[in-house]
Amino acid sequence: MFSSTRCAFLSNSGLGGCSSLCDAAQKKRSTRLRVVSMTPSSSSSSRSGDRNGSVVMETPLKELKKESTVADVDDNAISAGGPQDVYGEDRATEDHFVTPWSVSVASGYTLLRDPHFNKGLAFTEDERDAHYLRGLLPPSVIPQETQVKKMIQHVRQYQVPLQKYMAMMDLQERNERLFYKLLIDHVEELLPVVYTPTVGEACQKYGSIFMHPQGLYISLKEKGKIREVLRNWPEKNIQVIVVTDGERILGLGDLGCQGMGIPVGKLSLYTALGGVRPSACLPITIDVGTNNEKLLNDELYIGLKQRRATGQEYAELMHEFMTAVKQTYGEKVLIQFEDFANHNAFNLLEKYRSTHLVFNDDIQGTASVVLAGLVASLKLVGGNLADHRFLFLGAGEAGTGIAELIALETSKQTNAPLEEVRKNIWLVDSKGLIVSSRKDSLQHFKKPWAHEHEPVKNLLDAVNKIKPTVLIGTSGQGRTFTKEVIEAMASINKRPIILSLSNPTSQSECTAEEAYKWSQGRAIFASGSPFPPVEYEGKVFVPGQANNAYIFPGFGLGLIMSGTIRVHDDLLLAASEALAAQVSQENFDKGLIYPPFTNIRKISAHIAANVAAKAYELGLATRLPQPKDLVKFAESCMYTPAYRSYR
Ligand SMILES: O=C([O-])CC(=O)C(=O)O
Ligand SMILES: [Mg+2]
Repeated sequence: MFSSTRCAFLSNSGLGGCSSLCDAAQKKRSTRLRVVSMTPSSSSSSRSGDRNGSVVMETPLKELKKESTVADVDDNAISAGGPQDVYGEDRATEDHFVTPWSVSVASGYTLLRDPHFNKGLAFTEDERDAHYLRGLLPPSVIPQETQVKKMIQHVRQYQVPLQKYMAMMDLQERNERLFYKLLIDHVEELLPVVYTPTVGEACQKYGSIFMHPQGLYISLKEKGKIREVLRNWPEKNIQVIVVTDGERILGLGDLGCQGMGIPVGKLSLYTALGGVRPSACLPITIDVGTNNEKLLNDELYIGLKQRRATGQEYAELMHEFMTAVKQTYGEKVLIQFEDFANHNAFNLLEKYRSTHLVFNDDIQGTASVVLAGLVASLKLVGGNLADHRFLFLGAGEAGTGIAELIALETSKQTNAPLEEVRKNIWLVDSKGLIVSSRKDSLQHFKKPWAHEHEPVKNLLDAVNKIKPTVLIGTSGQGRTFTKEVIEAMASINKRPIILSLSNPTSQSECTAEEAYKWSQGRAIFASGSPFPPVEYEGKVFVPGQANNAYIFPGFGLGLIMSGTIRVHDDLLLAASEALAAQVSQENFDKGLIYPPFTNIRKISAHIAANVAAKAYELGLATRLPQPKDLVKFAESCMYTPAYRSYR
């Protein structure tokens, strides 16, 4: 066995203002970062492999003597003082860091093909000399800003959203920093491309557009070997995992293994909107089969061609996964459950919330973002939460999750028992209004909402009977807020609040235009997927986007930067409060109950700070001492995609 060490020479920090606490952490980290094991690593199992598209090199020893090099250390050094240091401090055993293959330096041709380090034409003259790039690039040196201009034109030339999506994925695979710079600089324009709604279509067609494998696939074939699979992932300091089993992708149903687009998309938002460094993010799809007949009969389907495993077989695989994650990455890695079907989503959250740092975005993230919008909307409609009556269409993860968080906040505000305040919240499912006479046949998560009332068969009747001030769609069923339903809301309320949350756009309960038109311009409207502004009777209405993308990136950052070990409901309330506080008078004047995404990094820093502050207050945060200014600290932790200089 032999090894050698190389240094990463990075001069562009792009970050400043770290506290002394960070400096200490930085010193500790930099020692570790300077070491890059060359080859072979711990055992005879050393091999060549594919590392995010670039072949791991078997570098000859004499090559290693060269002084200048770009080593495989990602962003760690530049964001020293950030969350990764928190993570690095409490690693349980060094065993976590043994990789089964050799890690090598990148230079020349390989450097251009490594998305983590590639800068394309932005490599300077000196860098071209030092890193064997002469002749491999045309002579022009073009700065990152100009590359961004070129790329946005490139993406704009495509008319079809899926083509824009593919152009963005292609860029991510080629030049990661340019991808994030582009996404951050044009966030409003590109969010619908890399995320809802286009990501839904991408998942549906994943088999045919699939070019580079992204993320980690864990199928039933890997049962008993999940720790080994995790070790195959090239990055070791993982801080956030987004995992799906693909059974309920957005409102599109069971897309099996092709659901991978969702963890990939969510994690690119963790980086772009929340500043978590890309190498700390791990997208995972658990493949236990699919019940989607179309996919089972599709020769291009990329997943296991069998029907879904359920019961004990499913539970055992998930348990092995949850255990392996904790063993491999320690207990402060955040596991975000995404787009599981109702039956598994609630059970998994319940089972692991006291042993792991877990968060279900569809239940908790959506709840937090909607609560923020409702709190903000009170400025427009007046009253407190307790003065309002809520009616939901859809009683799954999102519906019951939102309902519970509204009840929790109302109960805190009024000191009334939870059971009492729940009575102001009503849910309609596919069988009609949820009422006490249906209690015996209801799934457990619906039971708290079975209030005393005569049976009501449909939404329109429920609106007329319950007379809600707020109507929330979480049904996954498009166009279910009909003209009659919205007109009924408008006849009951001066300013009806209508939230059409199902994704993607095709599943939205109504469009923005319908909401404004059918309420004669009086609705306060927001939707899960974005809608363009609407002109109605000479006035322009700008709909808000009530999407969990406002919450999870900042929420996750807050947990990571404070070393929080469990998610408590009060942390979700803290996130809502911070988001609602970011809505400005100017936004309200336009009828908006969410701030625009253009300021999302600032918003995320405030959410992270409020979440961390609450975690410290509850004794859940382990990073001590608590930083004095948590907003500044959050900002200092954020990844910036500016190119680094290589010496
Ligand atoms: O992905 C989104 O846009 C929101 C979400 O979590 C879902 O609809 O499942
Ligand atoms: Mg989701």
